[in-house]
Amino acid sequence: MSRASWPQFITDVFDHAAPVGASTFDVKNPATGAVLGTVADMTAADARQAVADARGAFKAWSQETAKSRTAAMMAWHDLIVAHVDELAQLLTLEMGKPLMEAKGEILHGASYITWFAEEAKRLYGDIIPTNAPGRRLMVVKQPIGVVAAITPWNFPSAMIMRKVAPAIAAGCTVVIKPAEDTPLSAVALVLLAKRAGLPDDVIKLVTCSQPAEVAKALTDHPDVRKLSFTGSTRVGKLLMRNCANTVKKVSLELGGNAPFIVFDDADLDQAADAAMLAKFRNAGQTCISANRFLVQIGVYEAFAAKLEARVAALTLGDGMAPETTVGPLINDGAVSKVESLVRHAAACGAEVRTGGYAVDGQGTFFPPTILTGGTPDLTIADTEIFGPVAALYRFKDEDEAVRVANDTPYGLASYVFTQDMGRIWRVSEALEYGMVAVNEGTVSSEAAPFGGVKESGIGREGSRYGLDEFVEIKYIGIGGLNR
Ligand SMILES: O=CCCCC(=O)O
Repeated sequence: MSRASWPQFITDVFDHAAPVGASTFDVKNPATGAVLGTVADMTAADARQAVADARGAFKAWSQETAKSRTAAMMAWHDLIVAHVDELAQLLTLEMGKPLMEAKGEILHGASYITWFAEEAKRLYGDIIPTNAPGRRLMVVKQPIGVVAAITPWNFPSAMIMRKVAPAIAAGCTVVIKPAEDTPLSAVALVLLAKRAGLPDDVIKLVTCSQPAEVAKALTDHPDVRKLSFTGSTRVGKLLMRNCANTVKKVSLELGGNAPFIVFDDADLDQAADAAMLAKFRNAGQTCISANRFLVQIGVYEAFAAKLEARVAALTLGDGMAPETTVGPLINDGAVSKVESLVRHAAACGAEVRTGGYAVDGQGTFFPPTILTGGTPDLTIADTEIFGPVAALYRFKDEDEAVRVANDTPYGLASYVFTQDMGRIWRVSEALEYGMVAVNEGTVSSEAAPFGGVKESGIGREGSRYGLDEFVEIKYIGIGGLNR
């Protein structure tokens, strides 16, 4: 799409992204390497100013009635849905995923806004049965204050909505720092919030090319009372350490190493269809992507063949092309990392059934790949691949599957395929993961608590549990009522 033919809304986003006189940095299209446009390159000082502005807006916003916050959020939601096509184009242009997936991401993100707009009205407290005569014990839930939302490039739109919606529903104000690869989706969402009539400074945006400096300013700031971060475990640990200085509440959605376990009694077509979603959605660049396919010996070859047939039907290409089902990876570094994992696995004896090596030429393309014959001690089995590579491993029995699946410091999503109800319960309960998908290929929904255990994170997003992340519980005890 040439710049001249962009819809008016996309032109508006570019105008807002780089105000006249601002220092800027370039945003590139990973499918072509071309510069899409420029965005304001904000600094630590800008981040501190954004926090001050959000702090200034907090009192009025937190004192709005839930009904009025709900109405403002619904107006934002409706504008997002009205602009879904342009938002999806922008997302695909800056991030690379196929247009249909981008559209799905926008609508998925918007579902968190309606969910939390509705939940805002149900942020109930409690009356606790008294423990002494003449005394009453009450609990109220209060918004925590200014929230820093640090969001990733792989879901540049949905992760903003998933964090901002519960925060503002609870009465918090938010400073967003989007990933430097994908700031345009953030600019677009904040522009729509303004057009929807959300009060100034309730949502602030700090786009920047130096994420460490800005993230430090946000996590150092005493007026930021909560950090909500989605990204790598390495960065999550750094941010958590920094938050310790001012004892902030943190929600961390970090890395994963999802096992995808296929038992002998599974419906193999169902498992193979789900595998396509769990592995190849977003070119495998998802924290819940299946990372290790553990397949029981008796169905190993049959499952591999079904997967191979489905992979053969995928089309790698520019996400803007209607036939594309797998887009580019985010940048050159991602391609090198994925390729070196595959080369190492092949050198250790794994068979590359299809794909395997980076595509020469323009863009950052890596083909859908299947590896068989590997063992769980390979580097690729304990590294989050973040690319379209399905590595299959054999197991003998249920105990072995659970042991291998849990043999990782991560614990985000896991997938289990079996028809046996007893096994569904046993394995689901034994897996050390925050989420278990049984006989399906995704876990993400506004109605369900998304999050991990172990080094995959702390806290939950979505569902009624997601709202609790943005409130403080205050206990009020009233005594002397019998005098
Ligand atoms: O990569 C992690 C972001 C969450 C993606 C999802 O909700 O499916």
